[in-house]
Amino acid sequence: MNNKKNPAEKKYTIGIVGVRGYVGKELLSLIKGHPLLELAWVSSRQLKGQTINSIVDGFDDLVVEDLSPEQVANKQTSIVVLALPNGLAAPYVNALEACQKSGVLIDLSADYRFDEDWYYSVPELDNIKQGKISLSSPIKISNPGCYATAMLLALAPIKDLVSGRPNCFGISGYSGAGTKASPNNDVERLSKNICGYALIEHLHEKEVSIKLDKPVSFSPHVAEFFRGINMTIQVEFEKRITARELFNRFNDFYAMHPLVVCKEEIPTLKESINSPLSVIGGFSVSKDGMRGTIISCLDNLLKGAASQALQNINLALGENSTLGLIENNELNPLIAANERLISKSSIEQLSANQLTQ
Ligand SMILES: NC(=O)C1=CN([C@@H]2O[C@H](COP(=O)(O)OP(=O)(O)OC[C@H]3O[C@@H](n4cnc5c(N)ncnc54)[C@H](OP(=O)(O)O)[C@@H]3O)[C@@H](O)[C@H]2O)C=CC1
Ligand SMILES: CC(=O)N[C@@H](CCC(=O)OP(=O)(O)O)C(=O)O
Repeated sequence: MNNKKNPAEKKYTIGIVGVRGYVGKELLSLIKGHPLLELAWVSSRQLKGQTINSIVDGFDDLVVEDLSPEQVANKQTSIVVLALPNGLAAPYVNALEACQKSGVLIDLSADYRFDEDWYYSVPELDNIKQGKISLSSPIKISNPGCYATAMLLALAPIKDLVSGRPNCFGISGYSGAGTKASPNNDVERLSKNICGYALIEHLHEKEVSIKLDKPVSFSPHVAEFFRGINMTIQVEFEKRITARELFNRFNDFYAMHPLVVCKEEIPTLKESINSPLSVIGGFSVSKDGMRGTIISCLDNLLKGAASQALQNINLALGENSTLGLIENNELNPLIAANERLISKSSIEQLSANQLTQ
């Protein structure tokens, strides 16, 4: 079934639980720039009664509510986004399943990432088939974790070449730790500092090992900058490879995916933040051709959370995954200026059209 809507048609309604959070706020900005989404309601306990313009401009006088799971389900919204801390989604999911028979439910937390009833989707890797989702039955999407997205995008293209256990060293901005006070968002502690934590068996180590079907080692760190993840990944290869071959493999793998930029140079954090892009590069190989290092950068709040959620919502609605992201110049003027992205975007648009014809 093709659910595509003409932009002139009525929009899909969308509601957010957890709008006060860092990810909730990013979602608001993205929804504002999306041609098919209409914000219907938002929920936060602390912001209850305030107009949404106090968080992000441009939504008239929509007032923030503090909604129980049952009240959320009674709204009968096309798309419900849960942007709550881990461990809190179940009552909302249960209420929605009991009451709402159609639409899209997307959870940003880690609560359903290992649940086979849910789609787990990095859109460039695990495809919710474009244009194949029926809105007459609910679709449940568990959005991948931020570090996990950075690792998966950098390892999927070379999974068959890698021997042993890739070693992933990640540094995140402190927004990764959410708004609730913790050592990982304590700006005094982080000042002029880099702090390692959960150095073994972090949840995202498990997430990547399962989704990639290959064990990885992951050591997270947090630093004093607000947003962004730099993931440096070292791998050993089954057989000799050159840096050029490695780069070509990534470039070919993501040729149809405008939000993944592959470059030979070493990417830096600033190239990905405030944008829905993942930037992968560095592609360095040892003289014997048996070891390599790659760097994968993204914005934890966007490609690691909110813009990836929007990509998944787009796919569930039968739209091009980049709808409302590439056109949204406010997000990153670099995107508009990047001819390669624009041409990749038209390729993806073409293939999406072919799929839904
Ligand atoms: N930050 C990041 O980089 C990423 C986060 N995620 C995941 O996305 C989700 C949201 O993250 P983030 O925005 O950073 O989190 P925040 O801590 O910034 O925000 C959490 C939101 O949930 C609400 N909330 C907190 N406790 C409760 C509760 N007991 N009942 C109802 N609402 C509650 C808060 O609002 P209020 O207290 O006003 O109700 C707030 O709106 C998390 O699951 C996180 O793991 C995923 C990828 C990246
Ligand atoms: C700096 C920091 O504390 N980061 C968080 C990752 C946030 C996140 O994305 O976690 P989920 O996607 O699994 O919800 C952490 O390491 O737990």
